[in-house]
Amino acid sequence: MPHTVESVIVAIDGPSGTGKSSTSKAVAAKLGLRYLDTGAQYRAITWWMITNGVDVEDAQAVATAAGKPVIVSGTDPTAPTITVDGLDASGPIRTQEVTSRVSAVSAVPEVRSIITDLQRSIAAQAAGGIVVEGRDIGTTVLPDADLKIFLTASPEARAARRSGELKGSDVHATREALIKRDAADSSRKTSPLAKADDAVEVDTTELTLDQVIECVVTLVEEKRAAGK
Ligand SMILES: Nc1ncnc2c1ncn2[C@@H]1O[C@H](COP(=O)(O)OP(=O)(O)O)[C@@H](O)[C@H]1O
Ligand SMILES: Nc1ccn([C@@H]2O[C@H](COP(=O)(O)OP(=O)(O)O)[C@@H](O)[C@H]2O)c(=O)n1
Repeated sequence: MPHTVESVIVAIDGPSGTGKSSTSKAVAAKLGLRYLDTGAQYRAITWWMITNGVDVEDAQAVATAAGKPVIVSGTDPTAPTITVDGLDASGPIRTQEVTSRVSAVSAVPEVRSIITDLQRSIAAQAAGGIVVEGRDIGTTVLPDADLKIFLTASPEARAARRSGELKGSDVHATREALIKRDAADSSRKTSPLAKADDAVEVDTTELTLDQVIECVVTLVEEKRAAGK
């Protein structure tokens, strides 16, 4: 396949509520790139485990079932989609139940291996380039990405953003749940949440979403201008 000048792979990692999804979608739309939400894939496999009666705390049972669900991600940044066995999973993967169980499922090495292969094949098919967001994209999934960004923000800012989305939720409970999930994601053995050595860290606590988007767009354009 010919290598176009526009083709660029951007990895955006960081904990929950730092702005990965909003930033990645907007940057991809502005630059004409595809977009992949890898968290949605881990949520989708978790939803499948729950609805198929697999005990998500039983790592062996999760590992045995990991290859069964067929997960398909649509990568248009203006209308991303996710299906499991042909069913639209975009609503059910955002429930509190899935959110509270996803870290147990995503820690299972067999799950990570299957989902990582899927992510690499989606990135390889995105001829014009792609923005991939998650926890381990820069370190593990796409270590040769042209640009790696690691977004951070204070737990207070992240909890306020998240509880703004979940109407009626308690900001303190949201903060505790975020901290617990970060700790689980950062301490697992297989490809934990971590900043790659060559990632650019952007603290979004005091930035508006538009400022973060502008910052990442500028970094991509600088990479392109430098011939990557
Ligand atoms: N810099 C920012 N300032 C204020 N709110 C933000 C900022 N970035 C994102 N948000 C909002 O915070 C919420 C979580 O953002 P999201 O992109 O889903 O984060 P992540 O994908 O890292 O979990 C969304 O409602 C989003 O609009
Ligand atoms: N590359 C990734 C992306 C997500 N995940 C897992 O998937 C969960 C959900 O990710 P997400 O991006 O949807 O989370 P939020 O930022 O929306 O809260 C995380 O808490 C991780 O357990 C992962 O292990 N590796």
